[in-house]
Amino acid sequence: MDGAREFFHQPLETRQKFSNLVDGTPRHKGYGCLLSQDQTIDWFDRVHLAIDPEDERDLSSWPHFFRDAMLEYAGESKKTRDRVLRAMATLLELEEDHFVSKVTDRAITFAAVNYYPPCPAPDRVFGFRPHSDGRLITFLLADKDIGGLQVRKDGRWYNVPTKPGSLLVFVGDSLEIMSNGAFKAAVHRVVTNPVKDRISVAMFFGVDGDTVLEPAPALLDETRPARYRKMRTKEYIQGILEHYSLYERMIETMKI
Ligand SMILES: O=C(O)CCC(=O)C(=O)O
Ligand SMILES: [Fe+2]
Repeated sequence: MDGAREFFHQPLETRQKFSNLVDGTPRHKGYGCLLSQDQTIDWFDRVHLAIDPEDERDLSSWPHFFRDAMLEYAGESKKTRDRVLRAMATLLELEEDHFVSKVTDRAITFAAVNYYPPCPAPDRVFGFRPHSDGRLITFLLADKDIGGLQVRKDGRWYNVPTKPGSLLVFVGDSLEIMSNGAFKAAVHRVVTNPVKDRISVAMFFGVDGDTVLEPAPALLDETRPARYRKMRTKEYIQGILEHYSLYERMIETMKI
């Protein structure tokens, strides 16, 4: 967290040394937001880091302000990911390794280090607009003492309390589909703060791009039909980006 804050307090010139632009085109790696032309901007700044697959991890492009801490955190959090996925499979009476076995060595893990500067018009702009994360699960570390994260339940928004040292786990769209809706992806947003800046670190754990997202066959029978159609992860994630700029959710298009 401290390293992340130090990075975002650097002059733009320093931050841009880690830019996500290659020949002027933003990639899903590096410093800077992915903006399509018709997209309105959320009030935040971010760095994306590709963690897995390992051959796509390019440590030399990671800001040195938090490189070592992030690498250690990524390794530890993957162990926790597997424990959480096993517990979730057990809850559904699936084989314990049902979800973990989908996380192959080509599975995608990436981290986002988010920075929300103080915002002069907090009632007019989101830090991060309402969305659910697309992958299996997300671990979120949020800045201590600074609220702003909210989750939606039954159409109402609730503040997520910030507790030092706590790890927040979000279910993502991929796990909602694979669990046939038994687990629901958490819709969340960040509201801006007029005075304080805020940091968060999100670790997104997914399957690999070629894996077909579909409800686990063991959860289906005549009385419990599939509630989501199938789609390759790659296409699903592309669909999320397109729907996101329109303030829509891709998962709604998957429901049968
Ligand atoms: O900053 C936060 O608390 C949430 C960030 C988030 O939702 C995301 O990176 O997907
Ligand atoms: Fe999110």
